[in-house]
Amino acid sequence: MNKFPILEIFGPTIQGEGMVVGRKTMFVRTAGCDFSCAWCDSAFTWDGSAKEEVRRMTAEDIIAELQETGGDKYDHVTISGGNPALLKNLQELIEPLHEKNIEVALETQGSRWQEWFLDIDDLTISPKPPSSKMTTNWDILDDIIQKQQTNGRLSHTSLKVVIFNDEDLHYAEKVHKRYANIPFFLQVGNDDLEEDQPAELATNLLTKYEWLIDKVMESSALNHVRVLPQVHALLWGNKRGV
Ligand SMILES: C[S@@+](CC[C@H](N)C(=O)[O-])C[C@H]1O[C@@H](n2cnc3c(N)ncnc32)[C@H](O)[C@@H]1O
Ligand SMILES: Nc1nc2[nH]cc(C(=O)O)c2c(=O)[nH]1
Ligand code: SF4
Ligand SMILES: [Mg+2]
Repeated sequence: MNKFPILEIFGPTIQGEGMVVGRKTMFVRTAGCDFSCAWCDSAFTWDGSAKEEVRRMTAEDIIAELQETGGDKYDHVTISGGNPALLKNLQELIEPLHEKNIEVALETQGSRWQEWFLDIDDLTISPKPPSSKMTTNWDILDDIIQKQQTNGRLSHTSLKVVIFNDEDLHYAEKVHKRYANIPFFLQVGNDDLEEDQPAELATNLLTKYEWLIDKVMESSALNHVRVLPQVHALLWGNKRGV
């Protein structure tokens, strides 16, 4: 059995972002990322600060811990990271979850594709705008979308771009135009990752949400879109494991 590097297993909570926002779900967070976004809210998955917390777990270990933590109070698991798409063989986790009638979602940035993407019920691809300081490999992104389409998986796929500024909005317009048939989400960027008072953060994020809504309302290139905050950040701030 393969072992996967795992940093967190938590829930049930709500999916705070994107295509299934509000959905009751468990989270499995993998360690390691091929990116290093300037504003990553989960930098502990790749910057070494939590490396002693990483556990190497088989799919069986992960499912046992989901069971211990969530009992029978969930039927949806979200795999995030880090970049879980770095891991080959995640079908070893997805298949037994499906056998238990548990749906599986994935959060990834669109820098890698794996065959097991075709088994994901809610696939969120989140290409990174200029403020992240990362560059988008359009050939790889095209290929991922193409594979999802060819295999009839577009109804299980969405795009989500985090927005911090006007340049990011321009990038979002470009992404939406390129993949016009994929459900498209714009997400408020959290630039206040050190704030430990949830109420302070919420006030700040709501101001940014209103700014983002105003901008999107003005853009004729962003009509068939949804604009969302990170609901979990509004409620619980920058806390881990929620
Ligand atoms: C931590 S990432 C992990 C999955 C994958 N590496 C990715 O980026 O899609 C999960 C989601 O959080 C978003 N995110 C990360 N930092 C953020 C921030 N400061 N504000 C808003 N969203 C953020 C990412 O864009 C991504 O959509
Ligand atoms: N509640 C909650 N919703 C989330 N949606 C995406 C998350 C992530 O870190 O990938 C996340 C998270 O960490 N918590
Ligand atoms: S791709 Fe995701 S996990 Fe990796 S650095 Fe960027 S936001 Fe963080
Ligand atoms: Mg998060």
